[in-house]
Formats: sequence, C-alpha cells, structure tokens
Amino acid sequence: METLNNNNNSDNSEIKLLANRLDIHRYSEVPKYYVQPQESRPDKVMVKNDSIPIINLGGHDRAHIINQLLKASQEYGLFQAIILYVINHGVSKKLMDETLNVFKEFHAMPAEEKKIQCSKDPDGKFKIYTSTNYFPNKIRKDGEVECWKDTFLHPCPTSAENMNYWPDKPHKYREIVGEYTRELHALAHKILELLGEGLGVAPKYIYNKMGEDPTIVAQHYPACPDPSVTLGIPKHRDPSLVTILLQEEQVQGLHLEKDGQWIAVDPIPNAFVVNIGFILQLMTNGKVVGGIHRAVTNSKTARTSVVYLIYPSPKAIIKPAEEFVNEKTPTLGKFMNFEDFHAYYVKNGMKIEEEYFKIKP
Ligand SMILES: O=C(O)CCC(=O)C(=O)O
Ligand SMILES: [Fe+2]
Repeated sequence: METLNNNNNSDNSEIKLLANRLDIHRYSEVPKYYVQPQESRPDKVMVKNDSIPIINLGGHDRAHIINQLLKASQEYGLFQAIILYVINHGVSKKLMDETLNVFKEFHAMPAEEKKIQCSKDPDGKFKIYTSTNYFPNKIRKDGEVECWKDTFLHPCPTSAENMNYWPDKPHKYREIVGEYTRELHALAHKILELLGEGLGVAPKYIYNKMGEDPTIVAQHYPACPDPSVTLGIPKHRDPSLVTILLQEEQVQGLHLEKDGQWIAVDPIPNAFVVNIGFILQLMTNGKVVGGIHRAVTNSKTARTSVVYLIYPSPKAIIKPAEEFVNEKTPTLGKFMNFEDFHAYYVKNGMKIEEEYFKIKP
C-alpha cells in the first residue's frame, strides 16, 4: 500500500505531494485513506453566513471599532466565538491578488522544485508537506485519515536576514511575499493593539508580553472527486495570537462552527478573515475566544489560501497573564513554553483544551 511518507523534511526524496500525485494519477474516486469517518464529514446543512461581522478598520471612530472587534471575539461566550471579516484594512487589492497568485504558482511547481525551494533554511523551519494536519512529520498508520491538502509554510519575520532562506522561485516570490508580510505584520499589530485597548491593557501589551514569531502558511486543496467525504483541514482553533486569512474570491472552502452547526465563511471581495488565536484565548483567560473552523474541498477547482499567523515567541510561557487572572482562572498543573505547547498541539490537536488547560466557564 502506498504510504504518504513525509517523516523527514531533509529526506526530500520521500515527499509525494498530493497536488503532484493527483497530476499523475488523476483520481476518479477518493482513495480510502482520505475518507473521513461519518461524524467528521462535511454536513450538508449550512446556515447562511450573514451573521459573520464585517469590521471596517478604516472607520474614524476608534472606540466603535474596538467595540465591534471585542464583541465579535466574545459574542458567543466560551468556546463559541466567531470569525470576522475586516475591510478597509489598508492592504491593496493588487498585493492581495499577487500574493495569492504567487502561492498558487508555488503549489503548481513540480514537487522536486518545491522541495529545493524550502530546503535552504539550516534549521528546517521551512516546510512542505502533504495531507496530514497535525502530523507533518508522521508516517500515516493504517486506519488514520489524511487531509486533502498540501501545505507550505515558513517563518516570516520582517528582517531581511530570514529572507535569504525564502524561495527565489516563483519569480518575484521574495518581493511580493516580502511586501505582503510587512503589511500583514502592521495589520496584525493594529488588530492586537485594538484588542489590547479594548481589554484594558496597554495597546502593545499582547505582543510585548508574548513576543512574536510571524509565520506564513500557504494551504492548497486540490480539486477532489468527492468533497462530501473529505476534509481539507479538520476542525480546530489556530494556535496563534491572531490569524489573518486571505482566500480566493471565487472558491469557497472555509467553515466556522457556531451553535453546533457549520456556516460557510464565503469570500468577500477585498476582505480578510480574522481569527482570534487559541493562545490569545489562553493568555486572556477566555476574555476573547478563538473560532473553531475547518476547510472543506470542492470538486470543480483547487483552492489556495494564505494564512498569516502571529505565533508567540518560542520561549513565551503560555498561561493567563496576571491582568486576566480571576477566580475563574484555570487550575493548571504545569505551564509550557510555546515551543512545547506547539509540539503538544501538533500531536494532540484540540484535545489540548480538555487535557491540559481546563478553562472554567
Ligand atoms: O484554508 C482555509 O480557509 C483555512 C486554513 C486554516 O484554517 C489553517 O491553516 O489553520
Ligand atoms: Fe486555522
């Protein structure tokens, strides 16, 4: 049986990316190891998405923007926060389109080329992997279900130094992704500052306290013969402080869980999707809450999304900050730094919520 063996990033000979494999095999039906168990399959019943707030960051009334942001991040109480759209965010349509296109081009390159392009970093932080969600370095065991996607990710601090390791193909990758990540960094800071202000701490408090490790992830979901049995990414909260997602205007694929149902987060022209990260949820002791979401596939066309995450710095201790501690503070046996937290999350996914941090309502 074929194994999607991607257990060692440096042993590139083993990587068989889904997109490239599909080019070769042209599956007419979904291989059985991509078929989700019944309970995880995309539901047919979808709620209309007009309940997702659209926040105009270009407005002049700062207090109003803060209010809206906070409301959206708290609205449904514990574990029920939602995703939001932001518009008038200051990033040009041209740059958004160029960024999506450069990542589409990246995923369209032959597997060999992709491997070369993400093998420059001696620390192995640049990764290309397929299919798995939380287990990029793991060999699939019998019975485990794969995700219908390929993923490319790398750290993207705004320093020039890190850029030496970035792909130089496709043409203009560094130029476009460099500009994009600089602008997204400013936007992410703006959102975190607005949230900080709304939560009653100093504007820069959140990232000053947690440090930061900005990362860019390009998800690619090839067209799938049967989207009703597959998932691009199973349900999760992002293990970040904040996430800003760029999706294609013509292709739907992001779902948000709300009140036990799934709603489609349809693309809105020129808007970003913003997601409060699970780390911010923990740091604020549940004052703001990350939305639970998933990505589904579709049968007609591939979908690419560009995910910009502000992770805390690797050594930041993941625990509620003093400012947010109260009688409801979770009783924790131990605190991890983000490096360990992330490794735990990669291994256990959302179980971390029950197993490690028992957040009281
Ligand atoms: O592709 C999407 O819309 C969602 C991606 C996502 O949730 C993630 O990368 O964490
Ligand atoms: Fe996510």
